[in-house]
Amino acid sequence: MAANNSDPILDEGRGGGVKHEAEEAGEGKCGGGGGAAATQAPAAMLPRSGSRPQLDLSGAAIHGNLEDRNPTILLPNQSDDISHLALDIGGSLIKLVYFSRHAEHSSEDKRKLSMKRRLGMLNGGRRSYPVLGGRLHFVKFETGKLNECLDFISSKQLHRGGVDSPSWRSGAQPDNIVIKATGGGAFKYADLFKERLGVSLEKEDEMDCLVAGANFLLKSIRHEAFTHMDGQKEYVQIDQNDLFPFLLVNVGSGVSIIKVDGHGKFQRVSGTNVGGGTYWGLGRLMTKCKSFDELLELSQRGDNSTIDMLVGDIYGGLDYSKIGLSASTIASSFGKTISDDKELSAYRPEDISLSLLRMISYNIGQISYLNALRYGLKRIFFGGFFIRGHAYTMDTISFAVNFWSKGEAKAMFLRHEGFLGALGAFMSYEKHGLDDLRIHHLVERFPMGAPYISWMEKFVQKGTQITAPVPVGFPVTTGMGGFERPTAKGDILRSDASAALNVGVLHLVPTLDVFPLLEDPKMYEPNTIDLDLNEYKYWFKILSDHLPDLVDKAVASEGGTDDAKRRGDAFAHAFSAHLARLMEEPAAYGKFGLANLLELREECLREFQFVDAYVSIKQRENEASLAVLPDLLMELDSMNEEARLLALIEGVLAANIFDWGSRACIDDFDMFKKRMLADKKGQPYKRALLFVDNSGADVVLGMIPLARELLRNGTEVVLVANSFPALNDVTANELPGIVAEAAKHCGVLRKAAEAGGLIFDAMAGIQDDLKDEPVSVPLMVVENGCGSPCIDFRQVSSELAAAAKDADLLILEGMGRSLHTNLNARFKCDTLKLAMVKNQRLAEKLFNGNIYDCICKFEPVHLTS
Ligand SMILES: Nc1ncnc2c1ncn2[C@@H]1O[C@H](COP(=O)(O)OP(=O)(O)OP(=O)(O)O)[C@@H](O)[C@H]1O
Ligand SMILES: CC(C)(CO)[C@@H](O)C(=O)NCCC(=O)O
Ligand SMILES: [Mn+2]
Repeated sequence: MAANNSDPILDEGRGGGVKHEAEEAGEGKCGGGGGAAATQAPAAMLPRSGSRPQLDLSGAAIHGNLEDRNPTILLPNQSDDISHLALDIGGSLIKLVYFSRHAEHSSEDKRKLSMKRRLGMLNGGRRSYPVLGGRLHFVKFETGKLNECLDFISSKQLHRGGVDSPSWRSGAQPDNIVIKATGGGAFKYADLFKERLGVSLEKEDEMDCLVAGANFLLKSIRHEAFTHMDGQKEYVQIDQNDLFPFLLVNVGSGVSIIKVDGHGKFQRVSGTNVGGGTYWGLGRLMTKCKSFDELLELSQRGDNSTIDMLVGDIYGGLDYSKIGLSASTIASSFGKTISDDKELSAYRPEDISLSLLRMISYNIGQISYLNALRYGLKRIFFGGFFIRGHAYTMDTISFAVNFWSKGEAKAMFLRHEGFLGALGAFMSYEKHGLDDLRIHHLVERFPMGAPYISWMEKFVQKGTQITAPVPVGFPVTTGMGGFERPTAKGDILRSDASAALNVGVLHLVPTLDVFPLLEDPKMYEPNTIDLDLNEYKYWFKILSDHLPDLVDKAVASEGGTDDAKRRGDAFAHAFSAHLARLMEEPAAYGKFGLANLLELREECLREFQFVDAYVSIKQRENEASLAVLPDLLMELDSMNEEARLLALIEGVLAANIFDWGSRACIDDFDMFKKRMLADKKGQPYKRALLFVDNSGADVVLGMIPLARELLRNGTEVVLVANSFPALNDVTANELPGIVAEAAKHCGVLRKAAEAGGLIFDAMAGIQDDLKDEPVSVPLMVVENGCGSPCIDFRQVSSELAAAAKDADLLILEGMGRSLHTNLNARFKCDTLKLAMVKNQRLAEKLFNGNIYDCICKFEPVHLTS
């Protein structure tokens, strides 16, 4: 039986039911060869229809080199060969935004070229994308430590990045480099930059930059803005057509208040000199704190009632209810200190810090509200590093805005809070095409590796040790009314290292597109289940439990060298740190679903240069499955059409979902059969997109035979596979080889693969007897643009988007793509979702079912609308 062989993470690795568990034992000792027999394990556990050939993989051995990997995949995170840099040098902090272009992706191999030609994507060789693919990084330094910043720039040669890139900085000579800079320091330190780095700073207006940065973020980043009330963070979906006008309040050292009416249309309507510099400056003088974070952290243990004069202090414990003031309302910040005859040293630094923080935050909230009122604005976005993602600060500002506006105005915060100006300066480079970027061109990732690690290694001397943002306790939220007299001081303050994790690296991928067959892209949500804290706990455990095994595999895949071990260690640290961070605050990285979580892990692996942790396992499974394919095809061909279709679907699901006890949670097989067989005569599907999942039995004995059946019916088939490795998922680069092998056993596949450009001359002459067969419909392979076990249809490869245009059938296979994501997704054409639920919890949650139940969900288009 063709097993929908298990995914080592998405499946519950229990009771020997999952191959990779069993496989582990054999792997290290016998070089990975002997363990493959375990692939049979899930099938053995399952009731099965005896009609399918059994997988006997016991004789399978690895051919080729363990080290072999697909040469055409280049990491998206590899070399930084072109950089671009912009600065915002403020009174307190220097903010850097820099761009690194990765080396050209996988070379245009034959498959890709032929696919592009077929899909009409080669428009005379002209570049169809105005924007270069690459990554945007965000880094900050204290202005007082300008030298560190200069070292960083020079160590990464960020200022020279343009030399290799004529399109980005035409004619720039090394001694004539111009870097965009904003903030007061662009004026103050221009000479120093010239002296130390030989670059000229081109000054951009600070307010222009703040507005450009805010507009860009609100337009292009999906989960950028959020509200923060009573300790609750909620992301706000911004309607692009209803963004302006708004009030932008940038809380840096000082505060600028700007009314924004459109792109480049704004007015600085007010400001206040009581800002972040005031809190840090006064706080430092009064508490002897050595850093801003130390001061902020102190506030969390403070009690401001020892410092602030409350209404009750004045009114003998009574409310002044006539004007709506309760006894616990602060009547006068720091007012209590006048009545005591005490020295500064008699007050607790904790209390001082909290009073100060509250006073300044509240004041900023109140002034902002008054300005919003002045112009009739309902939305106020707060940026600047004073906010620092700190719960108490945000709650206090929100409280002030909410209280004074009686709920009319809303305070919102930005994840890239302090980087507005620097981003704006970055955007001011002409002709870089950033304006053309759409939301689906940007993928945010949260690495802890380069450049972060290398930066730490170089300058902080921490070696490979990563400061993990491990939570130190449970978050305490600020309760309603807490502002009158705060009892809880807000969230745990995270180390700067982990706070830096809040903002990921923005990958600019101009080749991504929205999948054109999504019924309603605006309403589409890939994740089936919201990750609340309970879900996080569950996944945290699964992913943590699996981590040592994954690290072993990853290290082995790189030859087990010392370097690989070091990287494996670093990967484990980094990924654990991310998990801990998310456990502490599930919304830390924006709205984060399981798809994002799994992607994060893959991205972490790539960040530490693990190209493909499962490469040898995948090869082994493919070879073993290909060995039994001929028998399977023969058996299938001996069946009648109806039995064959059933066997094929069963093969994909790896279970007899109809009469062997394993229940079908959703069973639309009959409907699908009717469409395929009864309705077929008049109208077979024109083109089917088959989204494949795992290597081995899954693709070889499940999806390829199904593809073959469709081809036979005259349906063009496009196999859609991952662009980058993720666990044991088959990739688009591996598929043509697998199809070519399978085609050796089958004329239908061979003709179709030839027609689809998957098989070239190398295969010619193997089966001359096919010459007389009619020209086949093509079998093609496209990459999906992802490197994750799940798929987000808002961001797929342009190749897939092009292939989708003529498709009238989608088949999504496997847990990641059809259960964890897209179970509820609606498409503009008939869709078949096939998956075995290899996770008890999910089976219960989604279907009230059991582990190893199956779904066969057919959604014909006329029924879905
Ligand atoms: N690590 C830090 N060191 C110093 N200040 C910090 C730090 N983290 C947060 N802050 C706070 O952020 C403020 C600076 O914010 P931001 O970088 O947005 O302003 P700036 O650009 O330096 O100032 P301005 O725009 O007024 O010139 C500081 O005054 C302080 O309140
Ligand atoms: C002077 C700037 C613009 C420098 O970033 C900022 O610190 C600020 O807006 N300060 C407040 C000045 C005022 O409007 O009173
Ligand atoms: Mn600033």
